[in-house]
Amino acid sequence: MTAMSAKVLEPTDASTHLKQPEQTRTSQPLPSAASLRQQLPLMPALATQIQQQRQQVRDILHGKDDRLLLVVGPCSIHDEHAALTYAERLSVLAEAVADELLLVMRAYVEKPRTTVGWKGLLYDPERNGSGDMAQGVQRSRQLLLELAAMGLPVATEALNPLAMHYLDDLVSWTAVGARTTESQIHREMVSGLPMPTGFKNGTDGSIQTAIHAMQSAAHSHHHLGLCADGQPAMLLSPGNPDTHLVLRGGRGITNYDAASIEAAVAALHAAGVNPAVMVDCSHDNAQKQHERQISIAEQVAGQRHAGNRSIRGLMLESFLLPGRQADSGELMFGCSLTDPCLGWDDTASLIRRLAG
Ligand SMILES: O=C[C@H](O)[C@H](O)COP(=O)(O)O
Ligand SMILES: C=C(OP(=O)(O)O)C(=O)O
Repeated sequence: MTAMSAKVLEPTDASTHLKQPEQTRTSQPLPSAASLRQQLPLMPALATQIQQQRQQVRDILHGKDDRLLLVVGPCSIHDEHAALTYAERLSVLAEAVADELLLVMRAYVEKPRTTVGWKGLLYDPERNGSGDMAQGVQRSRQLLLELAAMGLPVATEALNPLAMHYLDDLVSWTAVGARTTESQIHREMVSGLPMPTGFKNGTDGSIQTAIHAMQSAAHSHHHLGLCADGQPAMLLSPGNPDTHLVLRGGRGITNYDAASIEAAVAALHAAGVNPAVMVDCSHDNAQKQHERQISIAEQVAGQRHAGNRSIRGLMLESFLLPGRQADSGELMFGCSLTDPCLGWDDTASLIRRLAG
């Protein structure tokens, strides 16, 4: 031990440290998943619809349905009215292109942050730092129910396993994000989720991280969790056979070009997991320039037409208005507060071209 590090352990320094006022964590009980589901129930007809939509997603991912899966919608939801307005437009378009594309709406109520920032409707619905999560889980579930009632399959990011207890009956496809793909807790969660799930490559661009996640999530796991009534429980998951890779770029390097996708597909084959790939046209692939999503989507669709049928899906970040806005003053209706999005007109014409 050096003289300098020994000094840190001297009693006077330690007692000084102990004199600092201690910060205590506070807690506020939330409704259990069971009670929220009772308050906002999923009716049997909608449950059947969601099961059918999940099956359509599975069929695409396993090559039994030749359509392209398109996960499209806002980076984050901050205003239910804007989300529902977007959904009305998307559901009309979804019907028009249904022979070629299966549209699933991004309705992300949880946002992973690189450091700190607004974490989404579920965590802070009023965006004032109050973190009113009782309201957040209620509004999130209400919104996903309304979207399902419009006939749209819904996508979200499964960020906090506890949050998924409130929502997972309403979701047709989910993502584990680049910041959490390596987490054992998320892999355990996915092994028990009832819907197909995409694992993003890591923020460093590593696809191996996502492949390991697929292998882990395919297995059954004993893990810590909660019963629907909120009681801590040992859960036993069945394993999820419906996972796939999402290529989103990493560390400023893109991975949607033909060589990157071929390398990813070869790695999936080598690992013995489903060689289905979705390309996220946003995030590090678009390098925060939302318009780039258009040419990326067109280029990847071109690779598919040229014969790469392992490309089964695309993801677009899109809202009513293009770009993003700061969360201050009067907000523009339908403009992202997080990552920049394509506007509706560009989104609709891109989707029609992809279907053409
Ligand atoms: O998808 C949205 C963002 O890319 C992700 O939440 C990280 O955002 P941040 O880097 O602004 O925190
Ligand atoms: C946060 C997201 O993506 P990623 O995990 O790829 O950064 C997202 O899709 O909203």
